[in-house]
Amino acid sequence: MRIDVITLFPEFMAQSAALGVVGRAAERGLLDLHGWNPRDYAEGNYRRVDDRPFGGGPGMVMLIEPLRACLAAAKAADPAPAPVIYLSPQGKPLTQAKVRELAALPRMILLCGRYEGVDERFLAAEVTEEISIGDYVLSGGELGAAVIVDAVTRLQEGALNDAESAAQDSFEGPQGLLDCPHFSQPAHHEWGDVPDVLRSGNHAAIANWRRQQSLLRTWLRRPDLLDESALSKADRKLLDQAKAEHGS
Ligand SMILES: NC(=O)c1ccc(NCc2ccccc2)nc1
Repeated sequence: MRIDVITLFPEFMAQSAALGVVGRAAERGLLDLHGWNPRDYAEGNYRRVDDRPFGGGPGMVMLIEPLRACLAAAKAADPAPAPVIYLSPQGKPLTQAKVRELAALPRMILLCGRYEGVDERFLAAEVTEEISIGDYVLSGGELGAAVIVDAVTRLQEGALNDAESAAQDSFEGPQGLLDCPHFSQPAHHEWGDVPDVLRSGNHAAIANWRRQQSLLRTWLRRPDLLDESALSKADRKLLDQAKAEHGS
């Protein structure tokens, strides 16, 4: 997958994509990441990329023309069509379902705003969709872009080996349940023992226990993610049993 990021801080994006799973995926050619700096496309002595907002008020607004030229250069660099995604607090909240949708694309262009944002006329003319990574304000869209780069890259075929499989992630699968608890060595510790079922070697019982824990944890922590009416009979039975044992 090719990802072009329009940002005043391309070095930030390069660093955030150099490590771990994303760095390895880039080395394997699963991710082709390019940074584009609007300042390189700004005219005049001062190469302005921002200016004061009409109507007054604090802060600055990113100007249309440097972004327009920068985006044109990014688009011209590869024939593959790509949505232009703007990271902003006004965007649609990012979900794993959206991540899966984006991960299936051949290419996308991420636009990172700074200051108070971007001239609305550029957004109206060039932006396909706005995405928010959460209900809070950051100094720039770059962290949101890094989140999207990470989330979609780890879903690329071959990015994760079996030990890191994304299949059991939280929010995976049609119900989007939270992940179950995980344990490793030692089996016995002053902070508690590993549940016996996980050491039983009974893979059906282990899968059952993990499913039940995911259902219970989702019900307790994120009931908004759980549509109990859409649960299978087996899942409903597991959840009812877990609720009873949970003494609630
Ligand atoms: N919650 C988010 O995803 C997010 C994205 C960007 C951002 N800051 C840059 C910016 C500020 C105002 C308008 C447009 C972009 N803060 C938070």
